[in-house]
Amino acid sequence: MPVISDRNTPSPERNKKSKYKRILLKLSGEALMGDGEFGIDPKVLDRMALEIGQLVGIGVQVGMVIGGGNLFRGAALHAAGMERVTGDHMGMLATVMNALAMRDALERSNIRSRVMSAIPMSGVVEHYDRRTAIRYLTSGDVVIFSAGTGNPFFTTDSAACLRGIEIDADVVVKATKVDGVYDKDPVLHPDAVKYERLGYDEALDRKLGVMDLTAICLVRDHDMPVRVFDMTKPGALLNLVVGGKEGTLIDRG
Ligand SMILES: Nc1ncnc2c1ncn2[C@@H]1O[C@H](COP(=O)(O)OP(=O)(O)O)[C@@H](O)[C@H]1O
Ligand SMILES: O=c1ccn([C@@H]2O[C@H](COP(=O)(O)OP(=O)(O)O)[C@@H](O)[C@H]2O)c(=O)[nH]1
Repeated sequence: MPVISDRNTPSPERNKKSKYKRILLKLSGEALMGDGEFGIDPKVLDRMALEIGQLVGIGVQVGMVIGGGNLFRGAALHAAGMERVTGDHMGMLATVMNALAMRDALERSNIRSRVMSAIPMSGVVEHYDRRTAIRYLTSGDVVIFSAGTGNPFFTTDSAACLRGIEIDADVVVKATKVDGVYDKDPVLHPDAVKYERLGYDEALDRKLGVMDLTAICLVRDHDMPVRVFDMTKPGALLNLVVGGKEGTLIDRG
C-alpha cells in the first residue's frame, strides 16, 4: 500500500526553481551495488530516494528507468554459455527487481511511486501504458519504467531514451559512475578529456562508449537532450535540475 503524503504535491511556488518540468532519470544497475560486487546496497537506494525526493519537492515530474547490470546482463550470461534471448529476459527481470527495491526506498521516504513493466506481470507491477504513466506523472507520482523495452538485444539506455521521448520529458538524465562523457573511457584512460557539451553526431562518429549507439540514434532523431552526470556526487542531481553545471550535455549542438 503506497504511503500517502504531500511530498509529491507540486507547488507553483517551488516549481519556479526547476529548469525542467518533467525528466527521465536513468540509473545504472551497477551503481546500485555501491561498494559491493553484486546486488543492491540499501544505503545507495536510500540516498537516491533522498535525492529524488528533493526533485519532487520542487515540483519536478520524475520518470525513471533502472538498469539491471548489478544482477544480470544478457551479453554476460551469453558469454558464459546461455542462449542470448534467455539471458536478455533474465536481464529485463533484473530491472524489475531493482525497480521494486527503488519503489520500496521511495515509499519509505514518503514519496509516492509506481512501477510499470514493459512485460506484463499481473499481481506484481502494472503493465506499461503511456497514457496512464503520463497521468501518474502529472499527479506528481514518480513512475519507474521497468523491464527495459520488453525486447531482447536492447539496453536500458535505449529504454530510457524511448520512455523519455514517449512521456515528452524535457531531458533524459543519465546517472552513472563517471562525471560526464570523455573523449575515451576515463576509467581506462586517466588522461581522458571531458566534454562540457557534445553533438549527437560527434557522439555517434566517435563511438563514445558512455551510452549505446542505438540510444543515441533515438535521441538524435527526436531531438531529445541527454545529460550524463556522476550519481555518486551528493547533490549533483538537484544541481543539474535547477540549471547548474553538471556532467556533459549531449544535444544537437
Ligand atoms: N567516452 C566515455 N566517456 C565516459 N564514460 C565512458 C566512455 N567510454 C566508456 N565509458 C564507460 O561507461 C560507463 C558508464 O556507462 P553505464 O551505462 O553507466 O555503465 P554500465 O554499462 O557499466 O552500466 C563508465 O563507467 C565508463 O567507464
Ligand atoms: O530493452 C531491454 C533492456 C535490457 N535488456 C537486458 O537487461 C540487461 C540489463 O540492462 P542494462 O545492461 O542496460 O543495465 P545497466 O547497464 O544500466 O545496469 C541487459 O544486459 C539486457 O540483457 C534487454 O534485453 N532489453
